[in-house]
Amino acid sequence: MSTPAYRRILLKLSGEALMGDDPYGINEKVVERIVGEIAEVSGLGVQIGIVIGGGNIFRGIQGAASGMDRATADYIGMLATVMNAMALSDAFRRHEVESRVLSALRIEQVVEPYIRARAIRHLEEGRIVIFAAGTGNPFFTTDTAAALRGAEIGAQIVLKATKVDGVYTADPQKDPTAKRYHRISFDEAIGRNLAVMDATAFALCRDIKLPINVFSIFKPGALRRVVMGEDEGTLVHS
Ligand SMILES: Nc1ncnc2c1ncn2[C@@H]1O[C@H](COP(=O)(O)OP(=O)(O)O)[C@@H](O)[C@H]1O
Ligand SMILES: O=c1ccn([C@@H]2O[C@H](COP(=O)(O)OP(=O)(O)O)[C@@H](O)[C@H]2O)c(=O)[nH]1
Repeated sequence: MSTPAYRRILLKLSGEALMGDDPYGINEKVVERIVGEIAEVSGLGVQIGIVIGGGNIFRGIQGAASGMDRATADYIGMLATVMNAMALSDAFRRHEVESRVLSALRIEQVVEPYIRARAIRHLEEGRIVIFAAGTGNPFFTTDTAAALRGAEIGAQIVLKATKVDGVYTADPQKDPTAKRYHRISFDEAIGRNLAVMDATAFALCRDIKLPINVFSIFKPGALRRVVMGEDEGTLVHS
């Protein structure tokens, strides 16, 4: 039997992935399916850290656009990721998979605070670690949190699970003629301003030579294929 290509991964799940076709919030059926796929990969012995977004509930930039103070709006966005993290962790519990939520913002009655050594310990024990509240700082995104936590836990790759099945020459949701890259270097992705991931996240991953694989969370089996080192989505490399 073939073995996974990675021992430890950082999976970035966009908040919108949890919403499915709903206009807002958390769709239980979609969460069930995603959790089932992650549990399967965990069962292969892969250590999994997850950074969860919050865009299905609140985005700081939208709050700021309607007149809210940007930093305040971003803290609301970070709290939205905590809600998603708790929903995800509970779905893992229903699958009898152990997980822990570690939050970059301290809300200790609700979830554990993020402590790097503790995160690594949980991973070594085979628990899935869900990193909540992004980086804990306004003006950042959960993509950057994924790059940061990926680096901190020594992940071999960041897997960005999103609505599109890779990095395209332009936003495929706006330009139907856009073509998908099979592989692309960080320099090219940054130079061409490809907005699939924010520039801060790309730059951090480039500097520390942490590759990213962008793939569709809506394609059943895609996560497992990426983890097995099969050709899936787009690899962004140094
Ligand atoms: N060059 C590109 N290649 C692929 N996707 C892109 C590109 N430019 C913009 N996008 C958009 O980036 C989104 C992926 O980022 P994600 O963080 O999951 O979404 P959001 O930023 O809306 O939360 C895709 O849904 C896609 O529409
Ligand atoms: O380090 C961080 C991570 C997130 N956010 C806020 O949390 C919101 C939700 O995160 P994001 O938009 O990255 O979620 P996703 O697009 O993955 O659903 C963002 O809009 C920001 O307002 C933040 O301020 N700092």
